Amino acid sequence: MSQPRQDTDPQKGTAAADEPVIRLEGIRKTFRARSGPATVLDDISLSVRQGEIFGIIGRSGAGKSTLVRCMNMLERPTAGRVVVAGQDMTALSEKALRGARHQIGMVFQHFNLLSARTVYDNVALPLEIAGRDPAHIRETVGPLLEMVGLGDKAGQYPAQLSGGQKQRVGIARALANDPAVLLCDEATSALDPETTQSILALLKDINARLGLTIVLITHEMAVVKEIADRVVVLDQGRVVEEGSVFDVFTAPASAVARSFVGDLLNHDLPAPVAARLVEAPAVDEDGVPVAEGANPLLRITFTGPAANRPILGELMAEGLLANILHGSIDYIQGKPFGVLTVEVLNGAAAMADALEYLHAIGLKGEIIGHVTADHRAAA
Ligand SMILES: Nc1ncnc2c1ncn2[C@@H]1O[C@H](COP(=O)(O)OP(=O)(O)OP(=O)(O)O)[C@@H](O)[C@H]1O
Repeated sequence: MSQPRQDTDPQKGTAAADEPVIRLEGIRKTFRARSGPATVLDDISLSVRQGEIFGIIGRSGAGKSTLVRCMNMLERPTAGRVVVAGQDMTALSEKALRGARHQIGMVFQHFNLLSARTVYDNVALPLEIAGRDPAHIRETVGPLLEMVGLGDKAGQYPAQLSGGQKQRVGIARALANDPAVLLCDEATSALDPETTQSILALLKDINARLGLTIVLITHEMAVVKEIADRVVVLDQGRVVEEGSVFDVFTAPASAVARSFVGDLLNHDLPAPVAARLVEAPAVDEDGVPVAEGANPLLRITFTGPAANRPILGELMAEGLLANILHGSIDYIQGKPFGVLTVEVLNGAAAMADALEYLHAIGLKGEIIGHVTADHRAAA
């Protein structure tokens, strides 16, 4: 397959360097249902940039599959424009669309391989359909199979392969016509966690090596977190949130995004700590309890440049006496994001100083509740 893309194919659009690979403008899709028209996609606009891995996440029924089918025009939007590699797909005839779809490689959840064809012949199929000559097919299929790690499986049949190997064939097949973008529709949803990791690593490697733009449609935030650069959150046919994966993870703005993130980063208090929670005692103007026998729980959220500081040591040096109750740290797009929950043992003034210190260095500190001072009493 070719490496840096040259748009010499007359079927290909002539996208400017800064033109998004996919641009959706005001996409609406309405189906006629028995109960009346049902709007499944409602005014969706988004841009997928050249070379990025772009995640589209939503719960079941949010409209993801319909959106993918609109991207490759297997489903015609009721309104709006779909522009792929500079070409307005919505303006093309069915015949012209068949050629234009070579710009879009598709990877499916259930692989969709032909069982009577060998691995080699499955990957060759789109090239045969595109009318490529046998020499071109030979020169393309071999290196693609090498790239996906199946160089030794060319003569095998799908039934002889594991799920992960089948998906590697699906990926090689999707790349055969040298597309401008790879659309992966729940590409790892039928795979076990370990195989999912290896397929995601392959996609990331292809993205890095070929600069190929990838769109991932998924209901799994872990997939987005693992390899995507940006993400949109889809709910009931609308985009409810869009941003860098780091921003959406660390500061989700919508309820849907919060629930996805919550599923993944479990910052809930462990049960033994939760059992010590008491009704909020009276607090002063700094939010510090004035009641005897209850200590505040301070939650520190680490993001941004200050996330790498030895913060607990610094707070201790400032006079805080704290007992660590729970903590977790994760890395998203290579950047740390952590949450630490401590019980403050030495009273109001120390607590207020700690909050002020955190604020001054740009870290979030908040009192999230109060616990009985003596946990043996609560046991
Ligand atoms: N051809 C159709 N006719 C009528 N309604 C449809 C059609 N295709 C999809 N829908 C409806 O559109 C909504 C979105 O479906 P879609 O399959 O796009 O969601 P999804 O996010 O991909 O869900 P899942 O992850 O479960 O596949 C659903 O309520 C579905 O019933």
